[in-house]
Amino acid sequence: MTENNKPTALIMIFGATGDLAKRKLFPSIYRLFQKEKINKFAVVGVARRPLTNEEFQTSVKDSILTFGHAEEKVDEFISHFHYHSHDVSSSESYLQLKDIAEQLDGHYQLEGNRIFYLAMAPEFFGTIAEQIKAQGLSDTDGYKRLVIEKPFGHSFETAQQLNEQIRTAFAEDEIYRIDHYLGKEMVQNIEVIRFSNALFEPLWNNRYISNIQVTSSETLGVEERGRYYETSGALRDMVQNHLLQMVALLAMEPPIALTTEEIRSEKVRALRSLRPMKVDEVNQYFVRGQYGEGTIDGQMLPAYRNEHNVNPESNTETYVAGKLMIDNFRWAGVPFYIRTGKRMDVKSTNIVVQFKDIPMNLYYKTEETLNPNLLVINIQPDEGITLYLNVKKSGTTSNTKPMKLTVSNKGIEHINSPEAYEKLLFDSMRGDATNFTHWDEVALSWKFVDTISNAWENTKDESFPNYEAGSTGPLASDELLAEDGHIWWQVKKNENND
Ligand SMILES: NC(=O)C1=CN([C@@H]2O[C@H](COP(=O)(O)OP(=O)(O)OC[C@H]3O[C@@H](n4cnc5c(N)ncnc54)[C@H](OP(=O)(O)O)[C@@H]3O)[C@@H](O)[C@H]2O)C=CC1
Ligand SMILES: O=C1O[C@H](COP(=O)(O)O)[C@@H](O)[C@H](O)[C@H]1O
Repeated sequence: MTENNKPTALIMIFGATGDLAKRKLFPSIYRLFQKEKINKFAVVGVARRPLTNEEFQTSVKDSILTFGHAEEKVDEFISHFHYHSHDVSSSESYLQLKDIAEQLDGHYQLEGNRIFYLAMAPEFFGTIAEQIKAQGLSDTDGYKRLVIEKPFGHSFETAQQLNEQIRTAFAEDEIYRIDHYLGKEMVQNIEVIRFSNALFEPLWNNRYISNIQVTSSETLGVEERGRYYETSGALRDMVQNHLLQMVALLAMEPPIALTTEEIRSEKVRALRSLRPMKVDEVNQYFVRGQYGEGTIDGQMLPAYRNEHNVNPESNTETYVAGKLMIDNFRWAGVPFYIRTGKRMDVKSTNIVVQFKDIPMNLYYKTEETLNPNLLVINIQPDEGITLYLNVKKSGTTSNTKPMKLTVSNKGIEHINSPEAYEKLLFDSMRGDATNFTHWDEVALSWKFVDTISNAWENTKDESFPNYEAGSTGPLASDELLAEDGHIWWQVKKNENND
């Protein structure tokens, strides 16, 4: 940190001409600059194509104009950007990069602080980390941190190999594994909702909670990422990381302090309590789906098997629903249902906590529905919480009606929350690793997911495609909950506003 408490850093982005850099990283760094959270910084963009500094700066400006909200000082901002054409497998090129880093370090007074951001295909991650060390780029007086994108491996075994490679160059506390869901405002709010409200904290256990549902549905298909997605599927793409991270935050015990180590160790304990499955038990707990053709917003869309770079007989799942049991004292008997899918009817990420019915409800009438109390945490696109209660219908009867208490971030602050990447980049510059995943979490998540992928990769699902684009997913997903007497609660668009 500098005297004025603003972090300083030289940020080296490997993959600086790619999609992620343009859509997320440049606009996020710009917002940090615009909000005056950083002023002493420089960025070196690294990729193979030959570009001059000026051409690179123009592309950064374009990306801010296209994906961000450029307001002021854009030209001053882009003057901090430099480019180095570099093939990550060429050792010599790292020596040139080292010279550039040293020059920029002196020019911008960056105190030797370096962030190496790997925004490239994962097969390069290990090599880059090793070369950074071997060519002396990480020999610096300041801090050195490796920010690494997903996917972190393809299985426990490959993740472990990758981890060993990067650990030759960086210590665990220098590695920032990105899970952008952990940068989302309402995901960060889970702990606050749980641990700062007398209303919820005492009820957060199997005595009062019936089940918890975590949904992340997208209307997008696989877009241009067919090649990657074919090897990943929804299980590796979304469940192994984002969904299990949300489950860990919902299930963990209260940490003894809000420090990175204490929170992580509670998340790890929650992940360790996940009931393991045998391969032949997977279908009792998990269902998979693949979208066929269908319509969203009046537009006819192709089936997954007809997408670009997808095998016409693909067995890859674009939808997963599952029941997780957490075998510990707090959660014994409470299912955590998770689901995620592409080409669904709505874009929505939310958590529904369904409370148990009270033992005897005086207002229960067979001809009327008395809803359970629900706490809905809306993560996106709306941000906020909604509590579903039952109240008296106006008039002389004692009949009830459901009522919603809603708190919406937009409503309160009149602004959109900072983008996840903006927060995570800032955290990495400040050295706060709380919202990044520790190796122990990654390892446990992969071990859990590997059993499912082993079961699925060995058996072709003959029902594929089993849901239409623009629908709520396969029937089997509803049946999974129906077996337990539950239903998926559908969170409507604009839940907070109606
Ligand atoms: N895009 C997204 O929304 C998301 C991406 N991610 C992850 O971020 C990472 C990057 O994804 P994305 O930006 O989409 O990928 P892209 O394919 O768009 O970009 C890849 C980048 O790597 C560079 N590159 C490729 N080969 C080499 C090489 N041998 N040496 C140097 N540079 C090279 C490319 O530039 P050039 O061709 O000039 O060399 C380009 O800048 C991946 O790990 C992905 O999983 C994670 C979440 C979301
Ligand atoms: O990591 C990923 O996340 C996105 C969904 O992110 P969101 O912030 O829009 O919910 C998903 O589309 C992508 O396939 C996956 O790699």
